[in-house]
Amino acid sequence: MKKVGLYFGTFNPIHIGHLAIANHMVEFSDLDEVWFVITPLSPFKKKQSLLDNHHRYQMVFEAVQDYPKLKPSKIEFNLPQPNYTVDTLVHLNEKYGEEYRFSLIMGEDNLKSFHKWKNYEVILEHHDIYVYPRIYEGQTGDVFDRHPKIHRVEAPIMEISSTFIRKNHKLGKNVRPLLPEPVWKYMDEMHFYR
Ligand SMILES: Nc1ncnc2c1ncn2[C@@H]1O[C@H](COP(=O)(O)OP(=O)(O)OP(=O)(O)O)[C@@H](O)[C@H]1O
Ligand SMILES: O=C(O)c1ccc[n+]([C@@H]2O[C@H](COP(=O)([O-])O)[C@@H](O)[C@H]2O)c1
Repeated sequence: MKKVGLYFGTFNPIHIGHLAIANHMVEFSDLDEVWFVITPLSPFKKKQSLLDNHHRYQMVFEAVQDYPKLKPSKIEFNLPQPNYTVDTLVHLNEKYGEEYRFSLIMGEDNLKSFHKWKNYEVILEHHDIYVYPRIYEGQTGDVFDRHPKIHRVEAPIMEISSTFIRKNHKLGKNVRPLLPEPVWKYMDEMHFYR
């Protein structure tokens, strides 16, 4: 059975930090593939300046086209919003459970608030979590530090954010090196975040 790491996010837009993490996971852990799950609406986020699902999907699609082990996923597009990860995992298991074993990929910062996710205990009961380092305030709880289902992967730290890209692109700053080239082209041609 293939091991798939699910990388959930709004990807508004996908940037080189996301791509470097996903690629690192697939090259340096036992995961066979990483799927970018484009979330229509994250439970903890506002819809403000959020591009349409299909545009965010298209940018992920273009970013990973030369990376055979990285795939975009629209699985959440037809699920109720906001999108709770536990519900998406049930859906994925029903659809692909015979073929793939699903794990989650998340940064240390997200692990810190993981206990606030809907039914996080259920997620941990059925899935492994691959955690990469991130700069953040505070500490993760001890429970998660030694949890047998939580695996740490020493991926590089890339402190770039989509918010920074959107904001500075709007101000006319050059943010091109922070985006995979086809994403930059698409974003520029479509006049996104202006
Ligand atoms: N530079 C980065 N390095 C590692 N992980 C990141 C980085 N930027 C975002 N992430 C993580 O990747 C996942 C997907 O990112 P998402 O698009 O939802 O957030 P974001 O880049 O922080 O966007 P925004 O700035 O719009 O809130 C999230 O779990 C987020 O914490
Ligand atoms: O299921 C939940 O309760 C839940 C709460 C917060 C975040 N998530 C997932 O984690 C992803 C990244 O979260 P965020 O807030 O860093 O964008 C988001 O796109 C969701 O898929 C999921």
